[in-house]
Amino acid sequence: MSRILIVEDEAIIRSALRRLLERHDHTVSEAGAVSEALDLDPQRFDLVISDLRLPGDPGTELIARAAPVPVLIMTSYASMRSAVEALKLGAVDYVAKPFDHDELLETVARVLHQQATQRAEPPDITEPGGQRQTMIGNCPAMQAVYTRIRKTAPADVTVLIQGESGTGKELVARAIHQQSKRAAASLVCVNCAAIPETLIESELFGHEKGAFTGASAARTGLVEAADGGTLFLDEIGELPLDAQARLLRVLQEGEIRKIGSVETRHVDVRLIAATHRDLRALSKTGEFRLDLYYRLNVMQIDLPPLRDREDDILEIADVLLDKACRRHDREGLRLSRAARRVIRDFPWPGNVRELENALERGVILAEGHLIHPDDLGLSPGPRPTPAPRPPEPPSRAAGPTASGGESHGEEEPTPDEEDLSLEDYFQHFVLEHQDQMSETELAQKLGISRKCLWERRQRLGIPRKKGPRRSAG
Ligand SMILES: Nc1ncnc2c1ncn2[C@@H]1O[C@H](COP(=O)(O)OP(=O)(O)OP(=O)(O)O)[C@@H](O)[C@H]1O
Repeated sequence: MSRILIVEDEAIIRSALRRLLERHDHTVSEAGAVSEALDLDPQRFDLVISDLRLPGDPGTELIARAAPVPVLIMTSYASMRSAVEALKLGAVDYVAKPFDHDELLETVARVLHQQATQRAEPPDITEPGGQRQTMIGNCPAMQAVYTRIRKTAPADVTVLIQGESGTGKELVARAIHQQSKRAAASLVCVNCAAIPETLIESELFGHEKGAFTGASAARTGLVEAADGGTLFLDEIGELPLDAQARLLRVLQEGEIRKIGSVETRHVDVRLIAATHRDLRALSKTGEFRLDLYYRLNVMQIDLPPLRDREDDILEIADVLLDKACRRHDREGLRLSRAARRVIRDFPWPGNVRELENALERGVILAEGHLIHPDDLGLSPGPRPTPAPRPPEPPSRAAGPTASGGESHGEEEPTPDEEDLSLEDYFQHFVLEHQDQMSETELAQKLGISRKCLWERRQRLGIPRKKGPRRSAG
């Protein structure tokens, strides 16, 4: 038996709902407005069912006031817009009025069950190679993510995923696509930071033959390739302004125009965008279009950094270790107690991806049945910046970023310190030349890919400065 608070200004609907719920053994209280509901202390209940439109404040006002008690919103305006708005504000779900009794009871039972077990199931995801994987972790923030995925996937709206590098943004995009009506069509994933800025427009939107030097044949863009399916644009904050304008047109009009073409073509694409940057802040400095930000941010999913998922870290480590052991035919390897401590306390700036890499190193380097801290090859915490040293040849900077990690002695230079000096060199080189060179030129000089340059910039906290960009076409 659960305690349910109904907030509805129409007395007939309120009493009908009361009778329905009481017949199913719930204890019901009633209120005709948000202010009356607050007088009854909504946090005493197991569930609040509230109409959206009420005299005075709207029902969504109760979401924060009742938390952690879930609020189920009723709306006679069964438009996706008001339902999506309510979900965005944190409503647990919505029901459209007039509601079907069975459907309402089913929703109430599901919400109450979910609340009682406090566990949202992590989604299963099929990787491009066909392997299946489940998102790992059950901390409250990840449970909120799983719930958001489940609710957002069928709604066919644009989604903005926010989170640091390596937190699982692509995994979430895949889960949404695979739980959506578009699951049978393609999911096209593009990392906007990994494509040279001079090419990004033609990659995304395609071009006609002769549209610019080197366009020897017409080409279909990735947006068109996703027609009927989903387009995942990772690191959308890196998209040049010209490309942002074209993307806005796709979202507003459902139309695409190739570079060098006067004709437009209709496309039906669901967009999922991801970023580790604050797009609203970027829009204040003119680096990101505010109108595009609003178009993208219909639903937002925030992924927590691994360091804030203390309860999850060791669980994730165990599952990833298991996988790495199988990949390297070293089943039975375990983490030593000290290694578990290091893993739990490390700040993981590269998040799950960095943990995955550290465990892989551990599996490869471990001598016996136990993986020790040194096998993980983790750099010690932040150190004071070493004195400037003569630059080394650029090709060295292309070397591995993670060390084999033999020992962390204080006196002897360690492989970590060797890496740090490469990173010093990298940082020095980038800061000195970034105003004169494009990202492509910088990457070429350093002997690394543009994606790798971008990743290192994020890791070292020297993101690319935005300036006027050249555009293709
Ligand atoms: N919750 C999770 N459970 C299992 N694996 C995860 C989880 N989160 C991330 N990973 C793994 O971590 C790696 C990085 O994930 P993903 O590429 O989705 O991150 P991202 O946020 O998109 O990173 P980037 O912004 O750098 O592209 C992948 O190998 C992914 O499988």
